[in-house]
Amino acid sequence: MANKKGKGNKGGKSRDDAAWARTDVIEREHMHNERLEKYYKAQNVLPEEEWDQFLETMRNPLPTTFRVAGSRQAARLLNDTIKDVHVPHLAGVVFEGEAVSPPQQIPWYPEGLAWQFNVAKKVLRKSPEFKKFHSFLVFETEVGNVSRQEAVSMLPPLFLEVEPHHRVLDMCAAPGSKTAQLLEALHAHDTITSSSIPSGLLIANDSDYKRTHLLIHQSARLPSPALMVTNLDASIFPAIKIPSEQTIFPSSTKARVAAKKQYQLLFDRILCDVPCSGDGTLRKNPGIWKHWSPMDGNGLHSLQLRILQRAMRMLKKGGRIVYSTCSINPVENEAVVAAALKSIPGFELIDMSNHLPGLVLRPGLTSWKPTVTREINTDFATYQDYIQTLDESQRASSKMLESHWPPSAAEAESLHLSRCLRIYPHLQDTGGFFIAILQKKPPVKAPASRGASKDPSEGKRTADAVEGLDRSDVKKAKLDVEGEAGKGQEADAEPTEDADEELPEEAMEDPTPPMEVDEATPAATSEPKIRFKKGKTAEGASAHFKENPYTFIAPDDPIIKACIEIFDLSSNFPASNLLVRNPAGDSVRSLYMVNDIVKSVVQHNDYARIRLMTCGTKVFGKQEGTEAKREGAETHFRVLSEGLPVVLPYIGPKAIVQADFAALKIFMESYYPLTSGFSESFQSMINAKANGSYVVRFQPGQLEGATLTHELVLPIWKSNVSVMLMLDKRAKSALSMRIFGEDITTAAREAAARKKEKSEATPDAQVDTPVLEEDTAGAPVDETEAVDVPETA
Ligand SMILES: C[S@@+](CC[C@H](N)C(=O)[O-])C[C@H]1O[C@@H](n2cnc3c(N)ncnc32)[C@H](O)[C@@H]1O
Repeated sequence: MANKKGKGNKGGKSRDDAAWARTDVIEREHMHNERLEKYYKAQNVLPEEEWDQFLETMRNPLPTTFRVAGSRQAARLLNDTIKDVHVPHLAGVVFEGEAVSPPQQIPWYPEGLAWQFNVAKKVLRKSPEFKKFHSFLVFETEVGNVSRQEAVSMLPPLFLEVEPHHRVLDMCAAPGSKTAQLLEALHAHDTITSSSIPSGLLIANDSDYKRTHLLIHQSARLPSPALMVTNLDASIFPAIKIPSEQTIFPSSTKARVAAKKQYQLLFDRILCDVPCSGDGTLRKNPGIWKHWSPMDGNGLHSLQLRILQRAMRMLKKGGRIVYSTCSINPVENEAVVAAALKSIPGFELIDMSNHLPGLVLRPGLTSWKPTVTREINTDFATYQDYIQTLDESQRASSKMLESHWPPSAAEAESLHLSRCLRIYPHLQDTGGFFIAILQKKPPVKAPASRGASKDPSEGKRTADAVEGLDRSDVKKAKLDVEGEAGKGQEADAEPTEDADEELPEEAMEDPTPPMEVDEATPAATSEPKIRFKKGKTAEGASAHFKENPYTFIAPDDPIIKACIEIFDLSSNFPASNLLVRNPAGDSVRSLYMVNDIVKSVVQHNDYARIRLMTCGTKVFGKQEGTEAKREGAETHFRVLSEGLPVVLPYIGPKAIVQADFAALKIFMESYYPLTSGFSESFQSMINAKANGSYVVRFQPGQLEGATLTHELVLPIWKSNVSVMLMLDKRAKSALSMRIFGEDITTAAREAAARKKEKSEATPDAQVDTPVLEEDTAGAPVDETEAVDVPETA
């Protein structure tokens, strides 16, 4: 998040400054906090000899860090541009007599896709080389190719190792910088021009309604049919229902009854990047020096624990949870992990300390001393010692829980708490951070004989797992059917190792949030214990959810048929995975596409119960411009630029036009270029087509010193005498900057003219420059959506 301007920030600093370099809210000499120092000294977080360096680093501004985002192939290409064009250009820059270092790759980030640099804001504003690099980054950030993100915040998704088939839950996801990384991992098989449709799923959730919009905006940068965004309290995240994938007909002689049961979707990977006191972000948010209190961490501990426990209940066997905070307080970190592991068996911390070579880490703490007061009283060695000092009447209302205290040394050892990972600011010039990687123990390999297993059900589950999911699913469903007829088979209906969990009856009638969790029983049951707020019913609670529902439209719906016709879509186009956002499925403006698992979730879960904010990606939009009407094109849909990579593999030759690099330049330089301005071959191709939406494949080439290194595929709209690139103007500018090294678009020329006019009229006025904000960049504006078909030029 960008820093807020504080009182110390005496007038006149532009947002640009704030975005790129720390805007101090307090002077350096005030960067002290006795309580903080006393508390952390008592925790022994660091050896004595590192203490001063640690505090000193905390007072220094953070270097600027960013990550090249997007699908792997596209990211590599952009990264090469940074490495081979920008960095050499920035090497050797001298500003006011001092050498300025160019950006450097962060050593531990895979494929060198993350960068850091440390330059004063006036260098960014005044050095021509850095100014140009800055503009490049601003544009690329706006279109989602670059993510300005703290280095340590990039870590949790790397430890999750998400693969395209994984079912992933990001429990506390907003504003979404880590969600973007998880999405990229799901889309690891995308190519430069087309998106894969991963078989996996990512549910990105946040309990803060407003922040879910930031999340939606952020994740729109990598549109995905595998994404769902929900707005739920993670500590009581409801069971997501999915049907069994098999339909069993138990006997050919009996009536053919489908044995379809509901299962709870279990996840392969869960990120718990929980709300925390954030003292690891002191370098970015120096205001924390003034306000830090240990009671923040003490107060958050219980929520953090409940969120982690809920995640553990929703994880598949062999699955992985990353629990992370940007706090260095053990009460928010190791204490939470220890309590969670003690409360729910079958999990272990895994040692991934060597996962990212080059990353300097410290092991987790095995002991700590919670303070029971704001003024740091760490005298109580155990919870019992503390609670006995309180009157009986005060005990029940005490905010301190047993889990604030460390386990015994032997327990800490057996829980392997030292496998947690700690990052301190002075180790590699970053923020402070904490990560724990928990695994639900994988299925045990089948023993030679079942008799060897102590737990009778364990041997059975193992055998199922070894024989494979399909087989075990079939068996389970079959047993369910027999159970209905013959009873007494409950034990055999145990969920299999790898399968989703069959839902108990209560979960089928799952109540709807908002709900309160009974804190006294954090993990005793498989579902959190819930009670409704006074006077609220499940229906009442859902009624507060005002988003539109999603409705699938039949593959033979006239709109879908029209799209199939216009875009020459191949027979394997997943037409049954298209949906619209309204209850009746009519008055369609946009068609969204989801993958199979998202479709299944949407179809089997009430959208208000799971507070579904958005899902899938928009692929087609209705063209509603005046010219479209004049041309009788009101039934026309156009392919949207964000959805194009998803539908491109299905688009047939009838809807595709080939063009060269020179044509791209013409499209860039004008809003509505006349068809007659293009090469003869392009003219003859486009003139032979009816007015409407097409896709252009621009071939690589060279032109006046600029190079198009790879094929580029973009949507256009053909009118009577002109053609238009259907790209919003920021995306167009970013593309121009990347390919031509400057912004040659009409919008840029017009903006430059306006700026000149303004500065001539009021020579002393400060002119706004574009801003690169961290994580929460920009307001959600979909300009492509707003584009009307132009009047013919
Ligand atoms: C540390 S931030 C998450 C940052 C995010 N993972 C990212 O990388 O951009 C914690 C988030 O948790 C959310 N939050 C707080 N309480 C929550 C709860 N009970 N359930 C879900 N989200 C919660 C906050 O709104 C906040 O967005």
